[in-house]
Amino acid sequence: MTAQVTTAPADTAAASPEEFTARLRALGDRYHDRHPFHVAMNEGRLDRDQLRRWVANRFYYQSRIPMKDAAILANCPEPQVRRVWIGRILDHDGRPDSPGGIERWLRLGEAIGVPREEMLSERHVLPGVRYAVDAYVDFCRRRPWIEAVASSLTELFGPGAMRVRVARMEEHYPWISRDGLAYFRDRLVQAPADADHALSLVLERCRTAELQDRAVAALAFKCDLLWAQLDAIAAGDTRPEAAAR
Ligand SMILES: O=C(O)c1cc(C(=O)O)c2c(n1)C(=O)C(=O)c1cc(C(=O)O)[nH]c1-2
Repeated sequence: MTAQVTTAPADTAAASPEEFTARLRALGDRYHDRHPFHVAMNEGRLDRDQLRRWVANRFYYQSRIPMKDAAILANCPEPQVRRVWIGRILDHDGRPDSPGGIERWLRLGEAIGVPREEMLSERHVLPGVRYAVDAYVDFCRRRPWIEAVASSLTELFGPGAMRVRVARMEEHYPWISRDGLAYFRDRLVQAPADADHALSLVLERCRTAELQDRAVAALAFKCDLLWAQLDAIAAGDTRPEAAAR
């Protein structure tokens, strides 16, 4: 879990696209599907309170994704990149004829037993989750847009993890309605297309060793953030009752 990301000296040769892609993909070892909380989820070892805590806290992540994508748009001066990237915001916020990922996550929450008002109120959001997610939005606001694009490449690993999650949830938590799991079925279509686009941008724009190192560092940062988010969810609310209110 402690892979170091070092920056190449200025005269270091850039890696080939294949080598660079392999470096990015190697970070899959640090992806949050290996977190003990996700392992327990997939093995059917979580109780309803733990699942409710997960879904209410992950809603905070989902709710901030369009804001980080808007930050990427705001920092990107290229219309042809923005024209494609803007679709991500609509995938989450919805279109006139389709509800979008945020609404689908609210339905997943309801299927797991968290009323939508509770998710929208953010009152179950743990401090560690808020810090981790806000750090992602902040990173995408402050860093060059191509580094922010690289940080989205956890989506290279997402579909594999989601496919397992949906199958295990249907198996171990049959009380969650199939409709509730629609969120993941949609992401299984959207995420690979998003990851392909992001990867082609990163390969095309990061053509020096230094830029490639920065892209790898951005993806490592994102893996750590997803891990920290789950650490916080796994620990639950450690505050004395009065402080948690
Ligand atoms: O449930 C998951 O494991 C998971 C992981 C990730 C990810 O790898 O960041 C995303 C999502 N879900 C997701 O639903 C989603 O919309 C999403 C957008 C992004 C991103 O960084 O742009 N990651 C993810």
